[in-house]
Amino acid sequence: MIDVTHLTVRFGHHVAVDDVSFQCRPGQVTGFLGPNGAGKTTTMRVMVGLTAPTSGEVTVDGRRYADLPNPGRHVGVLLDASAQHAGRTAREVLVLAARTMGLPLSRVDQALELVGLAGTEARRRVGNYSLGMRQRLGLAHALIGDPAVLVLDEPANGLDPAGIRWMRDLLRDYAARGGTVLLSSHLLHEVEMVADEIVMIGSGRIVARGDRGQLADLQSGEGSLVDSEDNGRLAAALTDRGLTVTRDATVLKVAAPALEVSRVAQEEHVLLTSLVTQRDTLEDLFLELTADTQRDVAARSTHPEGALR
Ligand SMILES: Nc1ncnc2c1ncn2[C@@H]1O[C@H](COP(=O)(O)OP(=O)(O)OP(=O)(O)O)[C@@H](O)[C@H]1O
Repeated sequence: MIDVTHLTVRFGHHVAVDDVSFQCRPGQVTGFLGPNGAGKTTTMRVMVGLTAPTSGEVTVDGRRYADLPNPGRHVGVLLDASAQHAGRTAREVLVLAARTMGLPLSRVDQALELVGLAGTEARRRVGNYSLGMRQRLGLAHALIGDPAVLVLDEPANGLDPAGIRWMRDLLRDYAARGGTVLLSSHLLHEVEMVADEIVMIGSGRIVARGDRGQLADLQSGEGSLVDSEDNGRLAAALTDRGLTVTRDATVLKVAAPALEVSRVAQEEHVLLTSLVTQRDTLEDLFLELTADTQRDVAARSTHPEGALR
């Protein structure tokens, strides 16, 4: 179990993590989702004792990381896959880890096998590895001590689609056997596919959290896509009734349920040619909740359309 309690991290005047609290439970994969610069890595660095909190704390199974005896046996960490010494082979990296943790060398081969780096791959220098291979090695390094908790920062970066699926299955299996997994990503899809719980962070603050069902309840609602024999008249009638209408290609997008749209069309004697319910996706919610922290929104307002061309 990971407990993050009122965690705040300031760098000078910049608040990177602002009063963040959440838990990661055993048997679950918790997805830590946020746009670039949201504070995910900083939070994870505090978890493993690499960054000091300004206030608040993080504990793993009730203890701070620094107070864990032989922490690699409790918490497997993958923060930066490229941080390994480029001149060492994968095998050497894992042998060193095994020696440091007091593990039998048989664990090295098991870990290499587990991440698909056994055989000649394991004898190549890490400097010649692709990013995906480094991520695999990072995962082997995190898993070698057979920890009950995994803290993984963007572990899918650089993996090919088959590798992403492999990692997803590995993490699901690990959680199913009672492990606790915290996995960060800036990609909603990646988190959605694997996480039981999602913690969304933007500008250092938690903006939403819950399982998929709970997040679905937060989604702001239902809209409709409608097409008719006279979209101009229908749009005017809908707007007159206070509904928000936008044109989406040839159809109208209305912020109201289909039944309401259909009633207005009937009152106006406009024949509908199609009417489809459109629910907000989790992605809409994510973008909405982190809108003021999305760099692309900021970039668009600084550089109005066309200014960059
Ligand atoms: N050592 C540091 N000194 C100053 N500012 C820092 C430091 N580390 C992180 N920051 C700032 O804190 C904020 C959060 O950064 P962090 O790396 O935690 O974000 P992130 O959510 O992991 O982003 P990404 O998805 O881009 O990795 C950013 O504005 C970053 O520039």
